[in-house]
Amino acid sequence: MIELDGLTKRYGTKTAVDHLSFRVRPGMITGFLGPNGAGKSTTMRMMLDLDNPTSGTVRIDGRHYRELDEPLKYIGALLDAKAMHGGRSAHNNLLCLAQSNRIPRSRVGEVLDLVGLTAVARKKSKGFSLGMGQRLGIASALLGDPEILMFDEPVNGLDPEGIHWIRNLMKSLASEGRTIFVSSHLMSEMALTADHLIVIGQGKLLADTSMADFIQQNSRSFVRLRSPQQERLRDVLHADGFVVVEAGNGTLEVDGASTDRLGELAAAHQLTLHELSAQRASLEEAFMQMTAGAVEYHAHGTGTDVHGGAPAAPGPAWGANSGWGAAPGPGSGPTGEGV
Ligand SMILES: Nc1ncnc2c1ncn2[C@@H]1O[C@H](COP(=O)(O)OP(=O)(O)OP(=O)(O)O)[C@@H](O)[C@H]1O
Repeated sequence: MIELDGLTKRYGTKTAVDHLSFRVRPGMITGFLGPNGAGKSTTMRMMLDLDNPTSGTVRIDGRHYRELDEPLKYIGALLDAKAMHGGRSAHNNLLCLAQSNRIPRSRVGEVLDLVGLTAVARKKSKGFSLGMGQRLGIASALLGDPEILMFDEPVNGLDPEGIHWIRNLMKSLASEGRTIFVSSHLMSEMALTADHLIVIGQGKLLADTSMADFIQQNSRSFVRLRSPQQERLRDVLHADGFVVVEAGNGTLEVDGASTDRLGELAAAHQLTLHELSAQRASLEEAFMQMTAGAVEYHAHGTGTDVHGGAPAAPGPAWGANSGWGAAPGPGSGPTGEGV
C-alpha cells in the first residue's frame, strides 16, 4: 500500500502538487491520470524519494522510502527508461542494481527472460530502441520482486504485442495481490487496464474512484435507435415522455432509458428497428469532461469538445510542455453495445 497525506511540492511560486492525499491499494491496478503538467511525475518522484516534498508525507507499507532497507525489494519503478547507463549492457545495468540491493545474480537472467530481452542481454543499452529501453526499465522495476510497482507511461514506445504484454503482466501482478500504480495518457489503454483511478489536475486531487463509477459520473450515456419508421418512432418516444435528439443519418438518441424499455416500446407499436444500442461513454470523454477546467496547456483554436472525442493534434501554439499524449484511438468516442 502507498499512502499519501497532504503531499505538496512547490517550485518557487509554482505549486506542482497541492495537498494530495490518497491510498494506492494492493490487489488491483490503480491508474494515475491528469493533463500535461498536472503533477503526476512530481508525485511519483516524491513517492520514490527522488524529490523532497515541501510538506506532507508518502508512506510505503507504513514506512518512508528512506527507511526501507534494499528498497527495490519493496517498490519497483519505471519512471524514465532512458535513465539506464547507455555504455553498459542490459545485463550489466541490471547486475549493478541487483548488487546494490543484495538481489541474487540469478534474478537478472530471470527478469531479462520475463521482458523478452535475453537475446540482447550483452548489447549496450544505448543502441536499444524505445521499446527495448522500456522493456529494460520494466525489468529493473521487477528485479527485486517487489510487492509495489509503479509505472510512468509504461507502454510508451511499445508495439501492439508489447502493449498487450505489459497489460497482461500488470494484471497478473495485481492478481498476485501486488500494488500496481500506473500513469498513461493513452485512455483506451488505461480503460482496458485499470480497476481504480486517481485523477489530478493542477496538482489537486480531482477523483479517487473505480473506473466504472468515474465513467458513469463524468460522461453521458444514451441509447441510439435507427428505424425505417423514424418519424413514428420519434412520436411514440415523445408520447411516452422521452427526450429525443435527432442525431442525423436517421438516428435518434435517448438519454436516461434502457434498451429493454425502448425495444419493448417499439415492439408494442410494431415499429421495425435497425439499431438499438446502448452507447457507453469512453474513459477519454469522461476524463476530458472532468479535467476541462484543469488543463494547463491548450492548443489555440481547437477547444476540447467533451462529447466529440480527442482534441486536435498539438500545433505550434502549444505551451512549453508538449500537448496531450493521447491520439484519437479505439477509445476516443462513445462505444456501442447492442443489437
Ligand atoms: N524541477 C522543476 N522546476 C520547476 N517546475 C517544475 C519542475 N518539475 C516540474 N515542474 C512544474 O510542475 C508542474 C507539474 O509537472 P509534472 O512534470 O509533475 O507534471 P505531469 O503531470 O507529470 O506532466 P506530463 O503529463 O506532461 O508528464 C508543471 O507545471 C511543471 O512545469
